[in-house]
Amino acid sequence: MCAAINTGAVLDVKGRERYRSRMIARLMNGAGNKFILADVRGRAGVFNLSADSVKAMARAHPFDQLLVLEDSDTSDAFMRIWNSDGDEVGACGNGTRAAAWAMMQETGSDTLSLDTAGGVLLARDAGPMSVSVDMGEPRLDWTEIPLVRPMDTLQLDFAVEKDGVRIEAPGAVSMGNPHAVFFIRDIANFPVTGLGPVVEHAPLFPERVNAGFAQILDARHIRLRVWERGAGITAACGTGACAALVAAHRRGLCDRQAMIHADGGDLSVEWRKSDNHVILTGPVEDEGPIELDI
Ligand SMILES: N[C@H](CCC[C@H](N)C(=O)O)C(=O)O
Repeated sequence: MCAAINTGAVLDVKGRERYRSRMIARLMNGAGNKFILADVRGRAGVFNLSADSVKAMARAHPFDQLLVLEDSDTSDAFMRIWNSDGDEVGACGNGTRAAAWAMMQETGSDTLSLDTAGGVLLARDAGPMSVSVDMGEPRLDWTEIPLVRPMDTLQLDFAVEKDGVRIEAPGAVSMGNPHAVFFIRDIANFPVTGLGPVVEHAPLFPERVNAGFAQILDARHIRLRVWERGAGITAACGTGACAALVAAHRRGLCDRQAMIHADGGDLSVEWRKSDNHVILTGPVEDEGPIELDI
């Protein structure tokens, strides 16, 4: 899927060695959520990533998350995930769907497993340019979000205010990464860029948090915008969509399955009663190869 194209030194204008290698990676998106996908299976160590190198990559090729496929003894690959701010994180629903699609093109299989820091995820071809991923069980205890002190995650004892707009009592859910979901009456006129960062960096969340802002349209449709931890506003957020469905259903605001309408597209989420797993389904788009300096 991606290959090293050379390992010679790349010199900068002063003749200093800047990079040891270049490789071909792939630009992809899931409902507009933008990724760079790099496959280093069989070439461990070729990619020596640091927060600075990830940030430099994000400046050269804007993305929300960098996804790196590494060798795994138990799954088809181990996928590591970095936000564009350079922090490595545990889960990325849309990224998992995008990586699975690319791997399925290679193998011809219609199911596969991807191991991640947030757990082993099973992906399935869901039709042309569409992939489903089983995101596993939602984690709902305050220690699993995590929070700095005990609290009922159904609706947190938490409020923020900025420029005269006050929001409170979000639901908290972890899908392998932390989410706080606020229920808003009119999302079209809500200041996500104003309040998103205030929520992301609130002291209640020791690992920061992804801030979801959801408007319930009816029991099967939710409009959602997400200020992502370490990435800001994104066109869609897969784990955010899962968290919004779980938080809303826990409060009786929607069914166990709903369509989540993001800025960049629609994601179907089902919180399956039979095994408590959350299934995320939606579109993927292959934006083609890019050369990465690494
Ligand atoms: N866009 C990703 C979420 C990335 C979450 C990341 N921002 C974090 O810090 O957890 C998704 O589709 O699930």
